[in-house]
Amino acid sequence: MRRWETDPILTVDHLTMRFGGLVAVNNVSFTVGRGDVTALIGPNGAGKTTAFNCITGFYKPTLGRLALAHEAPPSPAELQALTANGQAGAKTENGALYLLERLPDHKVSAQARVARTFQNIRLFSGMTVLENLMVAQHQKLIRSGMMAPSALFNLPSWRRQEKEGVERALHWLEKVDLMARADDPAGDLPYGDQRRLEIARAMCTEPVLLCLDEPAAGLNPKESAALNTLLLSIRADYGTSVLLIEHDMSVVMEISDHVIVLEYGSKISDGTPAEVRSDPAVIAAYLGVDEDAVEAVEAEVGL
Ligand SMILES: Nc1ncnc2c1ncn2[C@@H]1O[C@H](COP(=O)(O)OP(=O)(O)OP(=O)(O)O)[C@@H](O)[C@H]1O
Repeated sequence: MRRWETDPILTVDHLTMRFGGLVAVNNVSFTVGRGDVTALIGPNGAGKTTAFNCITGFYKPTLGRLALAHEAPPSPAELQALTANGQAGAKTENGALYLLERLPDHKVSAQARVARTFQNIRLFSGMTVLENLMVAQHQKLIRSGMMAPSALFNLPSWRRQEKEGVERALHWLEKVDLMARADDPAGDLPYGDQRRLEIARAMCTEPVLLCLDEPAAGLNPKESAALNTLLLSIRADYGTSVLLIEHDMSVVMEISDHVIVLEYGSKISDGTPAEVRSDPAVIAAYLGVDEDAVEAVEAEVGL
């Protein structure tokens, strides 16, 4: 089932990002299936992080549309109407629809509910593991108006939200197997544990789309296997859509439903892991040889 064709949560159209004269992402279009694990791969400098930064609101794209549909895809007419009216979001027949390129980055996370982790870990290292998960939820409280001065006087409601926040944090601590370290400073955790804590922190904000920038980087094989299990559980148990940049092909091929390949800022392949793995353009990009040469060798060996 190709959910990215039948039920996309994110539709990227003609995404282009220029830095001065350099075109880091060049007219790239793809979709992310609802509930899928989607991997964005490609050689160094291919434009993966730049595309990611556009989706998560860190960069405003030079050109392109990034449509995120919370419940189900909008009709073409609804998408067209939102594009034309200049607003950043709308309620459609099928639920909330956002154009991410029009939202400031804090609204991409708080309203559109797109969460991310970074290539370099960005935890509050002096805070405890549990505190890191609580801080992450403040944005959620802001979204619900619970940080407004008037709400602070509405103690029962405030206490209920606070209690739910603690319960959610404990739930994720359990999920990432860090309950025993709840009161330790996050900076004291081994690297692999910090990576899982970052994912737990992102999940505490209850995202519809979780974006992970090289989650397996620097992990040993055991930690990498634990990460795969965690990501598969996020997909199966919470239905959260996951978009990840990853260089580790064992992670990509094992857990992805859909793989998109970039090279020199352009999309060169898009399909299931099996389709992408056998695509001559991808083999050429990774081996650094010309596509015709790969096809010739494949013909010779009968592939
Ligand atoms: N802020 C920036 N200003 C100028 N050029 C940039 C900026 N960010 C990225 N680039 C350039 O854009 C191109 C794409 O970079 P990007 O980091 O998106 O690639 P990548 O596929 O994520 O690479 P890697 O796998 O090495 O992280 C590179 O040539 C990079 O030097």
